[in-house]
Amino acid sequence: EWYDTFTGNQITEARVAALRLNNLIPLCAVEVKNCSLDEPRRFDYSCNNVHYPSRGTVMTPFHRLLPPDFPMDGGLRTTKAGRPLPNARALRVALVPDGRIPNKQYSQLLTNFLVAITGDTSTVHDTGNYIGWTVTCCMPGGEQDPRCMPIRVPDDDVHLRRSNVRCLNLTRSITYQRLGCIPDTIPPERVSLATPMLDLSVVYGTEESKMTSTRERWGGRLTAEKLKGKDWPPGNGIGCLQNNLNETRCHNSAELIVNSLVTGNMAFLWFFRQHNYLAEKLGKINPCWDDDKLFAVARDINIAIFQQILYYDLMPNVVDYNFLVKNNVIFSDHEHVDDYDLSLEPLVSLEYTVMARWFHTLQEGRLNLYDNHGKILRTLAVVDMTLHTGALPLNNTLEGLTQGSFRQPCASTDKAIDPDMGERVLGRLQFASDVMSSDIMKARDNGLPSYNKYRELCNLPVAHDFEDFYKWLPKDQAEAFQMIYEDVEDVEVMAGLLAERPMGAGVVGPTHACIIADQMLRWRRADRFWYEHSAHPAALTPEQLKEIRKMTIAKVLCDHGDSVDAVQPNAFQVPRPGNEIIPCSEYPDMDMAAWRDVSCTNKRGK
Ligand code: HEM
Repeated sequence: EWYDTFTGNQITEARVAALRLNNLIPLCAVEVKNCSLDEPRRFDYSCNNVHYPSRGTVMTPFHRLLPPDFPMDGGLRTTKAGRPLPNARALRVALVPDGRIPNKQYSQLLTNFLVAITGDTSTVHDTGNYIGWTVTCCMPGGEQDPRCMPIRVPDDDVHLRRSNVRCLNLTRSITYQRLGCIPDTIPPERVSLATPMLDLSVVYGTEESKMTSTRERWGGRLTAEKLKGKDWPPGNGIGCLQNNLNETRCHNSAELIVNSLVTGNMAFLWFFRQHNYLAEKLGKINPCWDDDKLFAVARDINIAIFQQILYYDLMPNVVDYNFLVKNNVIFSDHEHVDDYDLSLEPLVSLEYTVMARWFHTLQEGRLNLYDNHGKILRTLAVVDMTLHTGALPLNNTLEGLTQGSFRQPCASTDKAIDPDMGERVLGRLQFASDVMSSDIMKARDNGLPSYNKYRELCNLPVAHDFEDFYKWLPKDQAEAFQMIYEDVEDVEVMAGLLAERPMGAGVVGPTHACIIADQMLRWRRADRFWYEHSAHPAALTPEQLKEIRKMTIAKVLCDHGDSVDAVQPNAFQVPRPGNEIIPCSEYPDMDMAAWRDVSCTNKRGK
């Protein structure tokens, strides 16, 4: 049976034949196998949610929390009066000027793991588009090209006025309409190439065939090479465009996205290694298990640890803990959480993905490399490390960056963006590039409605006039809105997020917290195989769940980080009194006996 990727409706053989003729499979249509509730795990993503068999596959649409706000002509959102919204670069510089202010509380690791979520649930093809394929957006005629939305740099730009840069490259998102899957009468809907659930698809791939290609085929392992005693994926991958001549390594893993941002690259390596570590331990206690069984269970445990760390270790630093508990996103006890909802589609909201770009304000541009005693050895620019995996194994770079990830603060939320992120985020790949101006533009490109509309959705007070903003936003931000926008309904959601004060003990404000909590609920409730659910064939037993709950990012760093012998318990926060660096020997191991298969002992005994 064939289904339309965007609508999820079943389609006829004739339509399939027409799509096949135009090479539009699997972009527009997916073939769905019969799934059963007895399916023990999620190798085939389309079996994640049997209720929506066509969704949850590689080519998944995003879902929207609010209907899109687009003009009829397919252009970008306009003001209430029908005029273009303010210039994105001018808006960015007014709201978030370039600046370097270290965060007092959070470490780089916080940003590394937020990137890891993005890598797992989103794709970078839209950026690849203007770097690699549609490179003419800043050339004459570019502005009129429907594939383009270049950002004009005002002549009085505070940073670029002395340069001759007057345009920053940017393309519009690739949509199902552009691919020819759905008619233009439906508002543009962006394509994603990632699996939507938190399933470590960066380690295991987005399709079963990719996963199969990464397996070593013995001991349940992923194919690995040993470097300085640690596992690495094969180093003959492609696309590490910023590698220098002597730097040849590029991960050849299931998804080449792992080579992109260095911060995500490190998180990928730790979970890649953890798979083989788990497979080996399982093999020792269950010698009768074959390669397939070892692989499947190691993968389940690895994903469970990833989900546990994101929900209970990372997110309470990002979103106020009390808010998360109050909204049943996380729980203060440690039982199974049985809230799988068959009627929820396993999808990521477009709002979550676009708003996750707000975290760019937290990104520190200078990565300090430390030794194990906390001495800074040297510094690298994060933007020069993108697609630059070859540098990691040389000159103790990975060791130094790993130490830096938990010792160095990330950037402060104090309304500034690191100059490298704001002026040359794509390193050598573009002459000038400003990630936050792109973030503002992409929210327009994806038709996100106004800040007010999202406040309403989140049951927060809405602004009836500009005076209202002074009640919830810092005075200078409310003033900036009044100067920049004509009407309160024109104020964009990205601008609102940039202006909001953090809520409670988290880093994000109330609107952002609401969008993240909504997505976290969907990630759990729409995922049949979620580690806390007890009603699927490969569910964790209470004893196994107890072991998973012991895991923290500190323990993962100790086990799989390069040269880590000590780390603070909350590694998402910088070391300080009450969160001192302690030896790795103080972190308990998971007791793998919880996975002992008595049938192996019986077989041996016979
Ligand atoms: C704080 C950690 C970070 C988070 C949470 C984050 C998150 C995101 C998200 C969610 C997107 C949009 C993905 C999509 O639409 O599918 C994005 C885009 C992007 N990010 Fe980040 N990112 C982070 C750090 C970085 C760093 C360190 C760099 C560069 C060194 C970077 C460069 C970019 C670029 C160039 C884009 C695409 C811009 C565009 O073409 O529109 N990000 N990021």
